[in-house]
Amino acid sequence: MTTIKITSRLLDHVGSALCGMLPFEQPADAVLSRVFRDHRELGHRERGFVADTAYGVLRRKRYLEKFCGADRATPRRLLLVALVRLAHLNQRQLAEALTAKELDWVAELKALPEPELSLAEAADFPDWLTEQLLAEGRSPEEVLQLARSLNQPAPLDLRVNPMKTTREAVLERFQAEGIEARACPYAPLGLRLAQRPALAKHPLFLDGSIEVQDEGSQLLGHLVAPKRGEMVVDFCAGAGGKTLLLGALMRSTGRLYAFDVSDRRLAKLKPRLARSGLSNVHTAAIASEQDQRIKRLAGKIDRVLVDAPCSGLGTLRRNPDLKWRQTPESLAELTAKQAAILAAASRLVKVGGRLVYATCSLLDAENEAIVTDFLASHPDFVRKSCGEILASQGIALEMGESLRLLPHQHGTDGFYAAVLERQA
Ligand SMILES: C[S@@+](CC[C@H](N)C(=O)[O-])C[C@H]1O[C@@H](n2cnc3c(N)ncnc32)[C@H](O)[C@@H]1O
Repeated sequence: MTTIKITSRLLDHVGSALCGMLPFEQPADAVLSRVFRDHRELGHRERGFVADTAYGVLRRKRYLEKFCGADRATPRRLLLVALVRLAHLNQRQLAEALTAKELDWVAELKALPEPELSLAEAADFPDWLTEQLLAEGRSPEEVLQLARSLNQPAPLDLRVNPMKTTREAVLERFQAEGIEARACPYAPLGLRLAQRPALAKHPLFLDGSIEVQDEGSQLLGHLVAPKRGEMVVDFCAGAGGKTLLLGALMRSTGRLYAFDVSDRRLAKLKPRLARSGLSNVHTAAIASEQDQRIKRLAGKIDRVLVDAPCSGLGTLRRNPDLKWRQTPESLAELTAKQAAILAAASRLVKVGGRLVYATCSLLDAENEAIVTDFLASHPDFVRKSCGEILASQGIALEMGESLRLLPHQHGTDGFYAAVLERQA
């Protein structure tokens, strides 16, 4: 955590963020946006502290609960434990922010030994998720390694828009402005920043030269690898992170359909498209994967990306609340949806065309199992090697048939992708 002066007002803001987040009824980032909207007086560093501290509690909730006592894990108590046991703040640093009684508890907390933890508690995962990962063949050590990497904050990755500028030009400009950045190790258009500067009003952001996008997400676009003049479908386009990359790789030629069932998400793509300089994108809200519009395009599309709705467990560095919001029931619903969307999207692909199935999940149930089942019932599709497709674009990433990105190995969010080609 930061060296910012801890005041009671600042802790109250973290407390109200946690009160909104901990029932897990709404996404944590939506709660945080509301707190910031209601308190426009908060500066960039203060916002950073509130966000980091509240997310820190979500990341390590099970560990922190161990210090609170049964049924006494209130947002305020979890926060205090986090300040003492995770941020290692002492009574003097907290003196102005806490009551006398709380300061006494701080002294007690400091003195407590490390608690005994089960595997799920040490991983700070719910029990069902730990069991699922073990059942899918991961060892307890792997589960812990995965958990540790997912329980860290993510760096800020950007993607340069090749329609507007080059990575070198952006790096040079950032250097001149004192923004520390370097090229991402794999993604040819990616930049990784050392800090989290406020970029929303930066001229390069406003003129569409840069977008925020995790390096892993960028690599999925390079698996689709659309060419100039092609017909391409981004089946689950959402707010269009990948649409923008695909459109740029097509140099704004051909036709790129951005479908989604969520009007609200597609609406977020509109201003991004306006900034991007792309004119080949056609957005359409579809009623479901069986929409009539999709049927009309059957067999006509060169490349289809299915960036499927998923548990999002690969993005826990950015969305730590997801591990507490998902359940075995929501997983079962998602896998049924994923299979249905992949089957429907596959009908669009023309002979010789490419279908990319991707998720930001770490669970085999949402990844390999979906692809294996699909291939069993669609003998006209064959797998293509992700490693080879990336290598052919000069992206040196040791990968086999499927793409499996993991934070502790690749420094990206967790992603999975399989590339399928229609043979007949
Ligand atoms: C992983 S997100 C997509 C993120 C997006 N591709 C990006 O890069 O920003 C999955 C999307 O699938 C959409 N979705 C859910 N069910 C769908 C369906 N039946 N057909 C198409 N899209 C669907 C969700 O609304 C959500 O926006």
